[in-house]
Amino acid sequence: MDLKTGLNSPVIADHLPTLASPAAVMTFTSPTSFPSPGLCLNTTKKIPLPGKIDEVRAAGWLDLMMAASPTRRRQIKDVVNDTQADDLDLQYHNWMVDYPSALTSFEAIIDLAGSKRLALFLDYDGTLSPIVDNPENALMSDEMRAAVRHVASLFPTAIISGRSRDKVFDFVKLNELHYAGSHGMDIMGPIRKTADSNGVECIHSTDSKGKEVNLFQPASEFLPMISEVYKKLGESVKDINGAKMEDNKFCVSVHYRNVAEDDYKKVFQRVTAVLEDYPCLRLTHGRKVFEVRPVIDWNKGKAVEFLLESLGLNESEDVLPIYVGDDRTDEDAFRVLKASNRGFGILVSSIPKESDAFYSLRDPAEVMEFLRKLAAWKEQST
Ligand SMILES: O=P(O)(O)OC[C@H]1O[C@H](O[C@H]2O[C@H](CO)[C@@H](O)[C@H](O)[C@H]2O)[C@H](O)[C@@H](O)[C@@H]1O
Repeated sequence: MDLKTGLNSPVIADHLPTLASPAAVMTFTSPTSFPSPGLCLNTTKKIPLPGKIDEVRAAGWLDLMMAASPTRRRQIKDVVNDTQADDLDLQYHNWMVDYPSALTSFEAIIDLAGSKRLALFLDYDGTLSPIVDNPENALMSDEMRAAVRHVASLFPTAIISGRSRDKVFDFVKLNELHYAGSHGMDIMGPIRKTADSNGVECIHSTDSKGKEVNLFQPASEFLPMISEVYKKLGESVKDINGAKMEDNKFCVSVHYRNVAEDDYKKVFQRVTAVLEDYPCLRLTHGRKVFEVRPVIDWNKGKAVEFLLESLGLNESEDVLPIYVGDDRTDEDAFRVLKASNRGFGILVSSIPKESDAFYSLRDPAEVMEFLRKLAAWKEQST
């Protein structure tokens, strides 16, 4: 069933997802099928050289760079007049017909949940913390931490971030959750026999509390290459004012949020020039950030499937997974839930965006309200 078919009102319960059997959900790829870095180095696939860059393709990237992560609604209002602001409001409200607010649709969501067990998957930046200029300052508020702790005490909850797992844990500081860093390429989850017997290689380890856990790192072979490319990229953009590197362990971020627009093209050219020598790595684009990562068949969607399996929630039709995220990489997770017709995504956005999510929330403040409502509903219904 197309979840959007016929949807014309933010609050009509008839248009909620119909959930199918979860049997087909668990299809994550074993790491044994991933290309090894050595194999990739022998391929002939090349990213165009700077100077020889296909102008159309470069222009496409530049458009993306300009459009990425428009500033928050309040800031938009600072630079447009009242009529334009009204137009933006109208566009947003029209868009919400297709992506109803998870707050105004809350009753419909809990009707759908019924007696099912909820499983929550949360992105970090732009979802649990507001987007800020300096990535080091993307702190989570104490109120948000309390809301996340509360839901995590009631539902299995995981954070799936593009950041390194350690860094996202440093921000969140909650032991009650499961963490997947580097866009799902670094997962710390509970020990599950089935995960091992499915041929997925996990390392047994202990968490900061000494509890036994499984570490799943499908891109571990790429670590030397990632650290090499991190240094090269750092060298290549060091003279560009405002460009900032971030080491996310199995991926690298090149931030351009604080770069002058006139220099965007330079950032793009420098990054693609370095990547020309690394056909095993691919470039994706987030909110004013380039993300460089291994070409392996793994993403946040696969991480959701993996965690559902690890948490023992995959075999049950009685589970409703909800994924909340704001960025392009979260779309992989939205798509997995949509395709399995099992749960749904909630897109966090204050501007209209095409998405595979089913619902929307405007910003992290609304995410917090949603989490609080979920916790209150669960407590009062048990
Ligand atoms: O999957 P996520 O947890 O959303 O991580 C994606 C990227 O998030 C961070 O960058 C974004 O947030 C920064 C802080 O608000 C902001 O300065 C930056 O412009 C955004 O792109 C993180 O710093 C990146 O490494 C992640 O790839």
